[in-house]
Amino acid sequence: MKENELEKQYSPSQWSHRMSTDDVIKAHVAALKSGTEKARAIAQNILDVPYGEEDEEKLDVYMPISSSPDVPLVVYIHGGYWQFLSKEESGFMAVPLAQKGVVVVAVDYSIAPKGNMDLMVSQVRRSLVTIIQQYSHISGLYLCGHSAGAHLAAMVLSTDWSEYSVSPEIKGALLVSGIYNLLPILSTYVNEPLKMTEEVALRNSPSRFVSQLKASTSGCDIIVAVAQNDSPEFRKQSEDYFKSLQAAGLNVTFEDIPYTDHFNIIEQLVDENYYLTQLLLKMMGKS
Ligand SMILES: N[C@@H](CC(=O)c1ccccc1NC=O)C(=O)O
Repeated sequence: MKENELEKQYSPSQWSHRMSTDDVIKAHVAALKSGTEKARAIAQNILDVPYGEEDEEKLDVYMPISSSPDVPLVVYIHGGYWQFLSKEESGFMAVPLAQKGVVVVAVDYSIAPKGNMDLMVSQVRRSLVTIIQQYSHISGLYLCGHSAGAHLAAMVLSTDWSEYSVSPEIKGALLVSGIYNLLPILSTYVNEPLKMTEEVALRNSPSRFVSQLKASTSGCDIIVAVAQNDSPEFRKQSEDYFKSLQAAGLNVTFEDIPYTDHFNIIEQLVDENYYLTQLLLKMMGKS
């Protein structure tokens, strides 16, 4: 593919059918931010819980409003090309989930240029260790990630936990519009702040760790979701990853979400009636 075509394929904002490039990003940040503010107003929350020493090694916990003996916990890993957004815009899915008796944890990590790919992957892995140590009474641990966050979630699923003090049992994962092979972005603008070498991209590509994922999380339900109006290259990333998980015999489904683009495919998780919210609730036995 020509250089400029590849740049376009990896520019999600150029593929929205709803708004201009600038407007769709502005609207995205505004939607995530207002959803997070709403979640903070309705759910009891514990903000800035540290999981490490770095400033960004913190997470926000949104507690359920309704109490029940069966309390699943979902960890949300935000997107933004490993260089935008933070946990301050990442609590929105607690709006419907807190009502349904689910704990939502929004994880922060050190985005580029401060952080690099190896650090971000290590951070999200360590955040899970802290979460299961502090919330050992939960009924099930689930992961959800969007875009770059779906990449990080897939890297968490592919962790060799023998190098850690505990081994989290992840029951399910919702991977939304992710990137699972980092090689194609090496030559694009996305890599400017990341400064990945080929070696770094290889060791952080979930597409190369499917057998590790199978060894670590064989019983996990995985949903690979992609937007109808994601770019062809983004759609191919999800299709290829889904196919290799399926070929490895994993419990995986593919969801092509109609009438969505790279941004509103995740924004709508603020709504209880949205298809992906319902799928996530069903996965957690809460629908
Ligand atoms: N250059 C990217 C920017 C981008 O992906 C983005 C920017 C701000 C917040 C989130 C983003 N992406 C996905 O979560 C684009 O074309 O959309």
